[in-house]
Amino acid sequence: MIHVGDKVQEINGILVRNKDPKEMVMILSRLSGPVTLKLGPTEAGDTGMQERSSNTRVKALFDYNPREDPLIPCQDAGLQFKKGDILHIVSQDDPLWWQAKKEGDATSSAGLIPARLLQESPCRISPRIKRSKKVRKMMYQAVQSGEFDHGEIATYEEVELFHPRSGIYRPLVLVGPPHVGRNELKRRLIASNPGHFAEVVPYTSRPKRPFEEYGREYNFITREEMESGILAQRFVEHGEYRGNLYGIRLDSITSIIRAGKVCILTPNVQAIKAVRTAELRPFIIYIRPPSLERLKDSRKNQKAMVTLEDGDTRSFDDEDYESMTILSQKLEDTYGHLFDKVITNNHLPIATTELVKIAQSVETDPHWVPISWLQ
Ligand SMILES: Nc1ncnc2c1ncn2[C@@H]1O[C@H](COP(=O)(O)OP(=O)(O)OP(=O)(O)O)[C@@H](O)[C@H]1O
Repeated sequence: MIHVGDKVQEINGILVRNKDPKEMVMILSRLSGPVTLKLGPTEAGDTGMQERSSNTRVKALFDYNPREDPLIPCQDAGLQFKKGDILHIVSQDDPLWWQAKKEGDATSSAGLIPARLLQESPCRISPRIKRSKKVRKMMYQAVQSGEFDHGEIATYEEVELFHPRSGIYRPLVLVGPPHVGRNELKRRLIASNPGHFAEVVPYTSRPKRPFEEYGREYNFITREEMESGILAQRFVEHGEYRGNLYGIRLDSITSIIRAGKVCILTPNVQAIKAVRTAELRPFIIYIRPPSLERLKDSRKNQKAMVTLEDGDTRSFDDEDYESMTILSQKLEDTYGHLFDKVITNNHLPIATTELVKIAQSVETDPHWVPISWLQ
């Protein structure tokens, strides 16, 4: 927060506001030990700070602890944050170190955070590159000449507050490891207000079974129709199981939105990128399994069943619980920055209440969304 033109007001508590710089140097030269300077902006009336601050807000897509960052020029001046935190960027004057505050935390003072370019630099990506002064100098030069490829590395996402409008509802997307309970929670949410929430009917090339109805369990179409739809990118998600294709079509989602209902989706986590668009503006909720012990107990008590792709069911086994736990950690590491909320699905009624509350809040409260969705 120091800027060219700021004036020294105090040195170790001694008022020096209107003193000649030479006198200040004299005072400084007489001091030993730590020196604390109190600075103020040049303009009277303290408006300088306001004028300098920017309105940029970003969502952090990684965890950052200045105490573990050997590159930061001053660890005490760093701002610690977690993946998903919204940061108010106060200054981007320095190409490598931005100044930011935590959004919504009035007590948080501005601190240094690595700028996007620094975070995407080879020093960060490859820990083997020695973090020497020479490397830092090279980085500065590369940053200034724009040499870094900063395409795919998750650093910060610029966000803006989205104010919901009545009648146009954001789809709720429940993701998580297979069998964690996304469909169970979806069913319970829809049952809480059946006229308001709706689910999409998937498409399949599998032949209809006698007890099934067209457009109820699935929309049954031919394999050729499905393949041409996939090629034309009409599906946000598709996959093959036992020789049959299954998938969710984009127009199934948009028609629910146009009908003024809240669309609830439970796609594979890999489909997040296909649904996280300005057109759909989804709200993504990650369903996390509880601890391995609680997972086993709760599912055994409930006599839980694994549902297979084609609708058949089977019992859970120990491998299901273990792979769910391991996969959940991997999914959070890979996609965690895209989740708007996380629900731990331990006790079903509690998880359902939490989901109902989140659904209400998405309809009524402003939430941060990528700025590109609002432009
Ligand atoms: N919190 C819970 N406690 C006990 N049982 C649960 C809980 N949540 C879900 N279940 C049960 O676990 C089983 C699997 O749940 P569900 O089919 O909803 O999972 P899913 O995430 O939709 O899985 P899939 O990847 O197969 O679509 C169901 O029998 C469901 O009733």
